[in-house]
Amino acid sequence: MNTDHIRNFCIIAHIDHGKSTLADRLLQITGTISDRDMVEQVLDTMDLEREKGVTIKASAVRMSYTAKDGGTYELNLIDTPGHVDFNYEVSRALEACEGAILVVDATQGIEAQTLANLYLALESDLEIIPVINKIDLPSAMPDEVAEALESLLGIPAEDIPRISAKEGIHINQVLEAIVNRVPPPKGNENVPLRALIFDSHYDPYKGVVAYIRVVEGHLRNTDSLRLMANNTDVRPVEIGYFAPGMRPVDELDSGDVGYIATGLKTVSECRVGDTITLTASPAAEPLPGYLHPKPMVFAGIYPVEGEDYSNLKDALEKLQLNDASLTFEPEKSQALNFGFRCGFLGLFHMEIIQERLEREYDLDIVVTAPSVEYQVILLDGTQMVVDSPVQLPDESTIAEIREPWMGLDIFSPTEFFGTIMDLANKRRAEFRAQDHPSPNRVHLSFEIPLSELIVDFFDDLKSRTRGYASMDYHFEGYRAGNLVKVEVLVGGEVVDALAAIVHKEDAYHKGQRLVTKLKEIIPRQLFDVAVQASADGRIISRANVKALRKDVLAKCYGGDISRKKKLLEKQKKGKRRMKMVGNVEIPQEAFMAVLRLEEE
Ligand SMILES: Nc1nc2c(ncn2[C@@H]2O[C@H](COP(=O)(O)OP(=O)(O)OP(=O)(O)O)[C@@H](O)[C@H]2O)c(=O)[nH]1
Repeated sequence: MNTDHIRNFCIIAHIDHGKSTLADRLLQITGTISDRDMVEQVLDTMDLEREKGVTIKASAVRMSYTAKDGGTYELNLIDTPGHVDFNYEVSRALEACEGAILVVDATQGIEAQTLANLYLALESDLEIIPVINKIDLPSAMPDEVAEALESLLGIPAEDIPRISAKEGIHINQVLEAIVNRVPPPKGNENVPLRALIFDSHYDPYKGVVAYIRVVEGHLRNTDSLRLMANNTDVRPVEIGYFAPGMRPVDELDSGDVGYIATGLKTVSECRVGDTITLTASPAAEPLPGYLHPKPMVFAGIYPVEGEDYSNLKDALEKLQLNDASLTFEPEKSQALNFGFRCGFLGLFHMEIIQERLEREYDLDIVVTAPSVEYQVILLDGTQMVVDSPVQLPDESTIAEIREPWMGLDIFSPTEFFGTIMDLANKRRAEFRAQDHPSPNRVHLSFEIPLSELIVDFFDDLKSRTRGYASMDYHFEGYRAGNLVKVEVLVGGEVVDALAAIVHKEDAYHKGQRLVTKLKEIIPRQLFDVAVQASADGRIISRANVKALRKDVLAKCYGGDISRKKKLLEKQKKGKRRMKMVGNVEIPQEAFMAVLRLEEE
């Protein structure tokens, strides 16, 4: 089949530079969706995405466009997730394309993810079409941005379209550039099928719908298909393409972008990056680049009300249907009872899951402080992997603890150089290099332990730079570190949910903070209660919750009778959720308060 009229492309951009708005405009101008049906940001289907204004899931839409040369072209727009945690999914979506539109906001210029996404696109050998967006804004600096793009890409500044996706200005220049500069797909029709899965979603009626690019060969809706990663055979319920709704077809050919409704029950059986071939005449080798993305950040998620445990489990299972990278297993904490240890691709992924549990599933949850995965080498040579401080074995048996380190890129106006360096120093980051992508802008590279990144690093960066800095990070490797476990003891008993693995230099400070907070929160008992923090087998901080005196009680309960009743009732309710730590009664809320304070 002739593929000369097909163009497969994606849009890449830094967050908020206008990727979704441009996608909408392309769909509208090509008549793929009527003006009447035009809802803002069609490609972002999840409510949460719409609200947060970020794209989490990639999708693919086919458009028909009649170009100036008179030809009618089939344009397949593949949307890519907009955040660093989903870089692997981005890379697979890019593999399905021959070209990428690189959108840059005319008021912001090149940002961290502009470059990160550009490098990914170049790795996939894509034709890059830079576009300067938001020229309607008074603060737009299109000339400056065009120059920066010219020196970055070697494309003459005057050839770079200057558009407003919002106002619909110069969108035709983008469509013409796609037709003229993105090469049509190449691929051999007469070899065994190899189709790349670049995204998927769960459909209650059709099972998992895999978004695919037919790289070579072809498939019919009657073919039995094989998923090569784990050798599963499926008979598709349906095959087709999105326009933007599902349009079933009988056949998909080499170069086509479309979907296969597999009937499978979970997306983990049908993973992004896997290759689909024919059961009857399978390809010898899968397509290169398949990876099983691993969670990098871990945290306990507990229901506030014990009876919500099974609801939480159901909700996590439902979320997992659509999210193969979310992991969870039951966990019991002495302070928080029954919950789940969950694994996420990154902090942002964790935030999304937390928000969806709270909003879509209406659950009250408490999330423990996030942790990374440590490699622990024992004195006897055994290696173990630890993703929760509780699992860390006795200090005296440990030879070495290794932690994940990341490469970190920060883009910012130069005036914030000092405060960024200061933040980096505080977080154990090691400076690597700096350059100036344009006048008044600085690009700083660091290496930094992931554990330092996951506690409010981005928030701190944003507030220090008044929101002007952007950042991007990627995993580099494990390194041995001078790490210790800090534990908190109440009345001599260890409180598991409050343990943390920290750098030795930070242990004292961290221990003291925990002790101070707990002291404020633990109600007075009939006896003195010692609150202590320990590291390396030594007590590093200590405070006393003084015993209650009788007259204090009397004062507290004197006065208004209805208020007294209320208090007693509240106490009764609270009592049900009291935890005994040693012989000390602590309301569960106290732990939650400490954990929440930790997040602040
Ligand atoms: N003035 C102006 N605003 C625009 C233009 N294009 C997009 N915007 C606005 O910029 C904001 C971000 O646009 P989006 O299209 O959601 O950005 P995005 O790149 O898709 O963002 P993510 O989905 O988070 O990656 C929205 O408020 C848009 O309305 C434009 O050409 N002019």
